[in-house]
Amino acid sequence: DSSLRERLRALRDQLHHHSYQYYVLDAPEIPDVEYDRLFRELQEIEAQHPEWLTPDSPSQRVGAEPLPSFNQVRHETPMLSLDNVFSEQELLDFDRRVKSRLDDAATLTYACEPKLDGIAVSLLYVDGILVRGATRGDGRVGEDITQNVRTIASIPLRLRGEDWPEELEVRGEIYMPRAGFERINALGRETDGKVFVNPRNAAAGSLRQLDSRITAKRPLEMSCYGIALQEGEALFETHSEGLQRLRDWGFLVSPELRVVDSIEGCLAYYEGLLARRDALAYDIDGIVFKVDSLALQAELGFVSRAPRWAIAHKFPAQEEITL
Ligand SMILES: Cc1ccc2cc(C(N)=O)cc(O)c2n1
Repeated sequence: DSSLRERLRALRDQLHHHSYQYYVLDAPEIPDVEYDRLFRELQEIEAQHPEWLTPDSPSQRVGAEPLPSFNQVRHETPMLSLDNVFSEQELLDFDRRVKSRLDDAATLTYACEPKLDGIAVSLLYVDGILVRGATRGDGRVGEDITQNVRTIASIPLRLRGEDWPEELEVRGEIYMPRAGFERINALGRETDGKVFVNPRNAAAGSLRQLDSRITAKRPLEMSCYGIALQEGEALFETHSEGLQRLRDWGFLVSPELRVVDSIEGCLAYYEGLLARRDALAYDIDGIVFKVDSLALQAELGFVSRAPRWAIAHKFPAQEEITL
């Protein structure tokens, strides 16, 4: 049996690697049929030896028995909301307020990223293994959707690389790419007539499923935007370094992430992404600008639940396409 158990471990490692290559890097190394063969072999061994099942096994991606209800989860670190601005002048005011509050704004840089139109979630990893997924809820208490997040292929069941902390809480947005949204609505029209109004609602509806086998069939992805640092833990000095570490550990992070050294740079980024908005594979409803330095973020702090060091610059509402 030890050689069979060894084979199971090898299969798990291989499937994790190929899943990362395919779903996070979009660079598969083997054909799908080869992946499916390895996956079936893993399922056969786990069926013979259920006692060898582990929470990070790739077989967890297909979903589990439906839950009677969702448990509640209290976020160690509250999940923040963002203040909004709607014009260039308001963005310049944000920059002026930031500078007026900093002792020394000489090194001030901003991290820029698209604001994905999905559902904010928090993932908890202990010793590199995904142990919990939760919705934002009211920022302090959310719903436990661990079974559902396990089915999302771009969410690692175990961390890659090394030097991650033994307890890591990752925040991000779960969204449904437009192509996937069109596909499940076409399917819905042909079957139960259930169609979603937009990708955000489709993502929310798919995460609210008590039956994770349904979630497993929905084309969801997660783009990570932050690490909830425990007090005093300083693994890196800037927000953008933190996001690079998340990429090293196997997470999908927006490829549109940029760091600019002035508010004019932020405006150029905003105009650039607004011009490309319809060409993106997913819906965005603005841009998030953050003071990149964690030290300056700490100096700025928060007002109520929204940080003084971050702002969402929203796009004009997209005119609804009347079909
Ligand atoms: C602090 C914070 C809160 C919500 C966020 C939401 C998004 C988003 N919807 O993409 C991106 C971010 O960087 C966020 N950052």
